[in-house]
Amino acid sequence: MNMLAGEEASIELVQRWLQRRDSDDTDTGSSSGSPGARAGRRSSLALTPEDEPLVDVANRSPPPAHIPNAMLYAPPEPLELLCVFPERASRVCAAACQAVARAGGEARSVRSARDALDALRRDSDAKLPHVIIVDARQPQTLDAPLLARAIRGTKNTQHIALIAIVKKSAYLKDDFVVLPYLDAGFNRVMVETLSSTAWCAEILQSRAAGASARAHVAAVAALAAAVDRCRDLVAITDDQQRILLANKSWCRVLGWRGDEGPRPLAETAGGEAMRQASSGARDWEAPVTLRRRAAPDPILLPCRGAAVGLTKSTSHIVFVCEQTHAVETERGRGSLHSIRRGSLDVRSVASDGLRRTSLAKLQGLPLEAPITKVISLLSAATEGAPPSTVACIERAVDMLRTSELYSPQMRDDPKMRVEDPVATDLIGALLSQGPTNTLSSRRSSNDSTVVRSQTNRTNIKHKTTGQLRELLDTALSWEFEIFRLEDMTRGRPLAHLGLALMGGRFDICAALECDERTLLHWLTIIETNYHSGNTYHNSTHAADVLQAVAYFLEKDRLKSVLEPLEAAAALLAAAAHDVDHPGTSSAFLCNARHPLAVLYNDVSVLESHHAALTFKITLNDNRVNIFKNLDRDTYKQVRHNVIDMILATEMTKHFEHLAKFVNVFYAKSSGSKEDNMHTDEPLALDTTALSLPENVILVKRMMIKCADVSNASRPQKFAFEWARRIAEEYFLQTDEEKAKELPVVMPMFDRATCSIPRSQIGFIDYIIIDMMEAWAAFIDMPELVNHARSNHARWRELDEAGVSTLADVWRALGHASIHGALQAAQPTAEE
Ligand SMILES: Nc1ncnc2c1ncn2[C@@H]1O[C@@H]2COP(=O)(O)O[C@H]2[C@H]1O
Repeated sequence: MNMLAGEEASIELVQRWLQRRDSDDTDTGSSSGSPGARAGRRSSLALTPEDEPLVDVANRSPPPAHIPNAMLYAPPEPLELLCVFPERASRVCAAACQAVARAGGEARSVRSARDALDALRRDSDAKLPHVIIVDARQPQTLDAPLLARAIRGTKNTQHIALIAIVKKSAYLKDDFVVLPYLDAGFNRVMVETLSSTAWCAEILQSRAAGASARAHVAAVAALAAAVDRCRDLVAITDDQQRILLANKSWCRVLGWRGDEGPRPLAETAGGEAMRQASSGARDWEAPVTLRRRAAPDPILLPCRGAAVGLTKSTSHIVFVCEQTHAVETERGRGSLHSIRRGSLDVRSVASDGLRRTSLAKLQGLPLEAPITKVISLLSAATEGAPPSTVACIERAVDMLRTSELYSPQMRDDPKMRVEDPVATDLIGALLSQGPTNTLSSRRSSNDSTVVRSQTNRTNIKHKTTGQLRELLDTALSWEFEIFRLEDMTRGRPLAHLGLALMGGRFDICAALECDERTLLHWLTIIETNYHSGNTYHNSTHAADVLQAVAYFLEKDRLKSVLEPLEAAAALLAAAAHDVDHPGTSSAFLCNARHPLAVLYNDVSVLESHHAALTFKITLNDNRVNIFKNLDRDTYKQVRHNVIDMILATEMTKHFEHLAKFVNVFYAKSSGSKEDNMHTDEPLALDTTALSLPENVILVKRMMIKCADVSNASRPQKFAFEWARRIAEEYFLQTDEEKAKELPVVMPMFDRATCSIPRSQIGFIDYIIIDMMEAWAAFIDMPELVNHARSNHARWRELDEAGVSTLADVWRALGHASIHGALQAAQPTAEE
């Protein structure tokens, strides 16, 4: 059969590749005629794209066309037969079943295509039948070719022998009666018979052929697994050079999804290798250029190829592109091009050059930071310029020389001045890092541990029935009732929502190659490590941020940019981004000389802890380790993404992240882009920059940042409850600071006097609006800005009405508390 020939060819070509690698590693005779000589081969590669490559075009003998017998071992198994006969008491079916019983096997029968497929899907691989007989005599009752196609489309069915039963009259009438059946995936067509002897012979022969096919499939699977785990980029095409198989390294380096159907290799590859492959050469080595999805420059790699076929004609072509150190380094660092954009040094890609990184070599590299170039350009511009221009440029250069380019300084213009003391307190505290610099208010410091004890919540009973199920069905709505979920799950919303979104809608288990049980354990332990005693930074906040990220990921812009693994990393980062938050700020921990502040040198204390603890918890126990099946490179990539996103939630870097995002994705109109942020001119979105990986990182950071503070952009009833919760947490911190005689980070946040409306107006004015405008336009979600504006207007009304403290606010809203009002309006915990 065609399929079998294809499998044998694949085995043979992969096997050949493995043999070649072995001989390459041992063969050190580096004459140009020695195909395996690594040193000789490398030195023959082009040094620049313009240089003519010295290609090894030797047409060596074809690859061996056999599979070692040892690879084809198939353990003996009792015969299993499945009969698909619509007729209840078919005598033909009975004869076949009787024959199987005589041969010591077991037979089952079903009456419809649906039952047959159900049986196959239910069966474990070990229990799959060896032979399936399908009654094709009554096409109006059972469409046998359709069923055969469906069976062949089901996993692990290639080795099952499929037999179609036809009427004798039809068989004798038409020379080609068998063809449509063979095309549909049947292996044999048999004339109806009641002779169990004939059946016995037929079934045993079919089983024997199937056993051989099964052994071949297993061998191919083993070799495909080997290919998938190798570092080099491997692609196998058909004779028309359409890619049939691309290994993980190929997908990762070129930014492929991995589940893309056959596509022409020429869309991706070019260069001498492609010419060699088209020339009909059996075995060749030549450089190949490969285009990457999210990068403008192609990469140039050494490639070895082989044309394979069991007969003289070629059925498959193998391309093995060596993953050079430079490519690995580039991936590891995010982007080599960000340092050397536009000057891809082919030498470093195509040779082992960077493996010998001596200091002398490093000094010779054309490394120059962009800022150095900018300063040189500006300095050159002062020559011959009028004194006023020189003074301006020199001031600009002085500013550029500081390393704090993105540290915010309140603008001089009156519109940007934070005049309200509550807003000043809040924004100042959010944007500053390290211990509070108020010597006068530092009365004493205290080493006491502030991390409150955690409630031990384990054994999540994951029953999502009834109302809870209905609620989770709305998990992708921006009006999602997060507090209702909190009530229904008795304070464990994260695991439930996480499973519904990560396990259900986004199926991150597929991307992470883990099972749902491990994901559930992971969610449960992460949730357990949130402090339920915190009013704001608890697992409901984590669930809320997760929900926002999931909502954003559904937007077309993000769907087209992010790979499934990146989406998975974003969801994981959202769920874990505040794990073990003590309910007090980093500044508080620094002032208190908390062990975490000591550990992280007062820098990004909480975010570093959230990220580090996430991985500690995950790797500590195999039952929760959602990364355990990832290969080293994929794990590194996911880890990098998760850490980067968690660290991006640090508010001291708020303006840095926002400015970078706006600079990259919003086109210049009049004035600078940053100026545009503060004018009423509409921003002109420009997404061409998305082709660079370093810009996609900015998108991921903005996504989690916006999700983290999205509470102010939610409908009013949610926004107000979140405002209550964060204010309560700030008040508790102030209480604790006073009790411990520590510097008070936000003195205005005193329960008795603080104006909640003003704190929210300041928060929306200075943190939310600009960021949400930039993000809302990017993902096309205007409601983010609309809700923020309408909440702002409502807070303004309350402020103007003289409403100030928490108690005032809820009185003004007509409730004892917002949450109380929410609870009164909604059904509570699920029975
Ligand atoms: N509605 C809000 N009002 C005031 N501050 C907020 C609000 N929402 C979030 N924040 C602050 O923004 C911070 C974002 O990072 P964190 O979650 O660590 O801590 C958050 C709070 O300190």
